[in-house]
Amino acid sequence: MTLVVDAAVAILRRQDGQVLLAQRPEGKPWAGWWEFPGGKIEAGESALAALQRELDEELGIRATMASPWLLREFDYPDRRIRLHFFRVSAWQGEPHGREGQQLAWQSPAQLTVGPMLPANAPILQALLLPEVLAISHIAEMGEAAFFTALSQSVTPSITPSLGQAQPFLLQLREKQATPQQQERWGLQMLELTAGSATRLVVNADVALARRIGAHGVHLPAAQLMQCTQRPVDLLCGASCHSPLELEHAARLGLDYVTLSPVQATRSHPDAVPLGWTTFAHWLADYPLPVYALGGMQPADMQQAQAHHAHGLAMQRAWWRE
Ligand SMILES: Nc1nc2c([nH]c(=O)n2[C@@H]2O[C@H](COP(=O)(O)OP(=O)(O)OP(=O)(O)O)[C@@H](O)[C@H]2O)c(=O)[nH]1
Ligand SMILES: [Mg+2]
Repeated sequence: MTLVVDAAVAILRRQDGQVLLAQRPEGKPWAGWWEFPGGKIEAGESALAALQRELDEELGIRATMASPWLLREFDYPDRRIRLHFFRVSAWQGEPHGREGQQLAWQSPAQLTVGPMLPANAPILQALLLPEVLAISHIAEMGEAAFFTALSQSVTPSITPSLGQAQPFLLQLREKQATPQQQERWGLQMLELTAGSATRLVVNADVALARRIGAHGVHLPAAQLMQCTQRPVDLLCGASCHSPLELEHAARLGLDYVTLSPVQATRSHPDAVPLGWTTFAHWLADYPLPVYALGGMQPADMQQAQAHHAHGLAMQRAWWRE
């Protein structure tokens, strides 16, 4: 039987977006390789308690804000390792290498230290995903109002509830529009967001995404379930509403999913809301970043992240900001 080891791992993130990496010290397996701080969960210990203990032992800090994020499994030659990742956004004390290890604050987009432990590559990708997925709302707002709102969103200062201005992932989703309209709007979105960190994903239409040079595609649930291989040249996300869909998305190795509806929403009045308890329960061991969707407001961010969400997907509430 394979040896299974559980570890609690911390993504310490500063206001400027940099995350803390540590170099594994001499004498440990994989010495010299870089990792996120953390360590093995002891028998009878919760993942969060292990996280707090390891942060004290390795860095001499105490996390004051930690939310469960992803669970990634990885097979090393001698063991299967289950990494319980937490995002830590506030702590007491100044991190210092208490075990003689080197530390480095790094931008996930551009590491200057390495190599990273092999299990961590998908984590860096996930860290690059913005915390907001904004869904287009042209059908209801009208073209002019929507593009005005979009151009305001890509400039700073429009997201006060999230602290500093943040990039977001933008989804072109206009089910009633003709292909020509969608193409025109998609191009307009790319033009307006060029030069910002905003990335565009196109709902359902992989060919359109490639034709206009969008960054990715977002698969509706039915399309997700038909899909046997993800596109590798595009960012790829999907809509999920059940454990079965979540599992399929994980098997395909998608970049993210949405899980909905968390709460009652005007766009899907008949759907039964999941509520935060079921939401968190379904995501307890989930490996992909998940956006909470359905009746979400920017002010729900903390609540969502406390329940395993990567961030929030919003339509109406985002453009009203
Ligand atoms: N801390 C940490 N461990 C990781 C990462 N990625 C990854 O595969 N691992 C693996 O997860 C396990 C974590 O255990 P660790 O070596 O940190 O254990 P520890 O702090 O309890 O120290 P110990 O070696 O004294 O028991 C190791 O097998 C390590 O290779 C990561 O980013 N951070
Ligand atoms: Mg450790």
